[in-house]
Amino acid sequence: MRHFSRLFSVMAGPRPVVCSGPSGVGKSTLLKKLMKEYEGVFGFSISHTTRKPRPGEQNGIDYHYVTRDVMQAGIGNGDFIESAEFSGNLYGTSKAAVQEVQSKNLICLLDIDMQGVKNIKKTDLNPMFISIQPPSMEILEKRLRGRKTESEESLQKRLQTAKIEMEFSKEPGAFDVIIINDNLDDAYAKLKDALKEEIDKVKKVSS
Ligand SMILES: Nc1nc2c(ncn2[C@@H]2O[C@H](COP(=O)(O)OP(=O)(O)O)[C@@H](O)[C@H]2O)c(=O)[nH]1
Ligand SMILES: Nc1ncnc2c1ncn2[C@@H]1O[C@H](COP(=O)(O)OP(=O)(O)O)[C@@H](O)[C@H]1O
Repeated sequence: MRHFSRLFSVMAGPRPVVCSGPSGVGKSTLLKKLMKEYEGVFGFSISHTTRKPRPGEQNGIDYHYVTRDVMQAGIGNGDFIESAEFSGNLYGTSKAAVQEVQSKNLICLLDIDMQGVKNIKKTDLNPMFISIQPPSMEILEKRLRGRKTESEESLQKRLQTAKIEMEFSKEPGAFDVIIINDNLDDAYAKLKDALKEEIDKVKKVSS
């Protein structure tokens, strides 16, 4: 059975890519750049969350914004591949979110936290795991403050979690690739390099 489901996930399309790293490190910035440059190659797995949308974020594009009741019912129904509580809110990847991307033969990009990484490893999704890390805690804090999206309480919570996430990324085998997002252009070049083979494969199939 396991063999068949792995075969199915291979047949379902190109290998997905999980991007993880502390809040404020620049995951969204890097992934948005990638999707803009490679339209028709990547598709974003739109997670569900109980957190409120930030100014500029759109329902159904950045996240599916739902209540805790709705999210818990979905989890209970088995609609999610993984879900986790992060900084006081629920987040989760629905099966439908990944299927939507894979059905178009796109490389599915997942932006998930450390708990999500651990749980996805228990599934047969078999993605490439990329960790995005900040040059230092000081710079991470500066970026999070600069984004102006968090209250002081939320910011402190995220920084606490960041320390744990940064320790996890050092565990051998936790990630396939670790990219330090110091200079944005350099980090982006490294990300593209890590994904080059997969990008070429998708381009070949669609050309
Ligand atoms: N496990 C899991 N984590 C998620 C999911 N979607 C987003 N996250 C993570 O939740 C954390 C908070 O995300 P968000 O509230 O958008 O804040 P940001 O990371 O500061 O932009 C980040 O670490 C995301 O990677 C998901 O579906 N599952
Ligand atoms: N290499 C970088 N240098 C300076 N600022 C950056 C860099 N990468 C991202 N940022 C900024 O840091 C903030 C956090 O980035 P964001 O993409 O929202 O992080 P995440 O999605 O990991 O929480 C944003 O204001 C973004 O513009």
